[in-house]
Amino acid sequence: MANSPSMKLTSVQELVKAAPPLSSIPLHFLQQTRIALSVPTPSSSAEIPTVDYTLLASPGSGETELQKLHSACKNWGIFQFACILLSLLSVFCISMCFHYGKVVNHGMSPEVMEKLRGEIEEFYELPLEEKMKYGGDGEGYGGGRVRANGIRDWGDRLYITTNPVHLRRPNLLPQLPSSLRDNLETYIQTLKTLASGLLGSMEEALEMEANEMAAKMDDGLQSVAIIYYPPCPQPELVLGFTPHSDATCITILSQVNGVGGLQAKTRDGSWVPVNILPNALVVLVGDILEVFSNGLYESAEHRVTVNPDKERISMAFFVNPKLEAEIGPAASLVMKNPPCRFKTISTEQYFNNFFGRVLDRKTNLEALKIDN
Ligand SMILES: O=C(O)CCC(=O)C(=O)O
Ligand SMILES: [Fe+2]
Repeated sequence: MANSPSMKLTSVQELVKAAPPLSSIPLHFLQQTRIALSVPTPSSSAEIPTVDYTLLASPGSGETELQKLHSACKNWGIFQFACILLSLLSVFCISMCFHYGKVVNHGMSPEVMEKLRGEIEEFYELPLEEKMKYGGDGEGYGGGRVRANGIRDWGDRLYITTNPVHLRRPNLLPQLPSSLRDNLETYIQTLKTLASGLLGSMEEALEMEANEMAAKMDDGLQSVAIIYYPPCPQPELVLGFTPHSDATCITILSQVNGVGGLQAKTRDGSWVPVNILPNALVVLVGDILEVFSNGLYESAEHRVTVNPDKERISMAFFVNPKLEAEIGPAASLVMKNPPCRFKTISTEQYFNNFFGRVLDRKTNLEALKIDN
């Protein structure tokens, strides 16, 4: 059968491009319930919070913004990381057909972002044989990943380990078209610095002992996923990305071509759209940070819906501890606020376990929980 979940499907994009056009959605993409594409938001409080990085970094107003960061991580596990004033300005300027140069200054130049966007689009336009040069089961290029109940995601991705440098695969980053590779490298290095500052703020907000988390994260495992969600004629029947929390410490996400689709689950169990401000990054608390914080911060469950007409491209930067570090609740937090809620495990063992499981909601954390 052409659509068995056990069969390798290398690219959803190819499936959509094939002639004649799809007359129905292949069976193994079909979700068990219809997906609400535009979720009504009951009130403005259902919008995910925004943390202003300029304020977070400024000595005068840092305290209030630190509290905002703390409550966003506690109550949502997901927030937008933006300069609110500049984002509003950019909306205004775009609507006035006016080019506003340096819109957001999280260290990521809009020029690099714009070039990356073009280069990523070009990458996905390459013939399948070209993309397959980067093909691989875990790392590299591939699509239609099988999730819980054998249901496939409606999306392709290029997944690359970027740090530590000796773990980089010679057939991936070094072999990418040079302009894509160079801009991606700039992007990765900028986010690396941003992540380390943000983790420092989180450590402060959690009132952890200084460096307790940073020491584990220094030169840690990092990777990037560039994800392509093709349009789908019946988007309410499929998901671009199955509901899950990230196995990471934190994830920093950008919506490369401005097309929406990311939804986050609120603590009361409803899905809300993540309406990403222009040039904002989205930060997700991952499962490892939930463990480090002894459950004070909770990883956010999220999913991606697809669009009937437009492709969506996003880029996720995954930030993790180093392989030699142990993942477990910070001793300083357990001491102040017992009991200890999670077991301690090596990072290596944690990821071996994670990659041996099917990604499914927040099940990754179950094995680490201690029943008190
Ligand atoms: O495409 C997105 O917006 C989300 C991707 C995601 O959740 C992931 O890569 O873990
Ligand atoms: Fe995710």
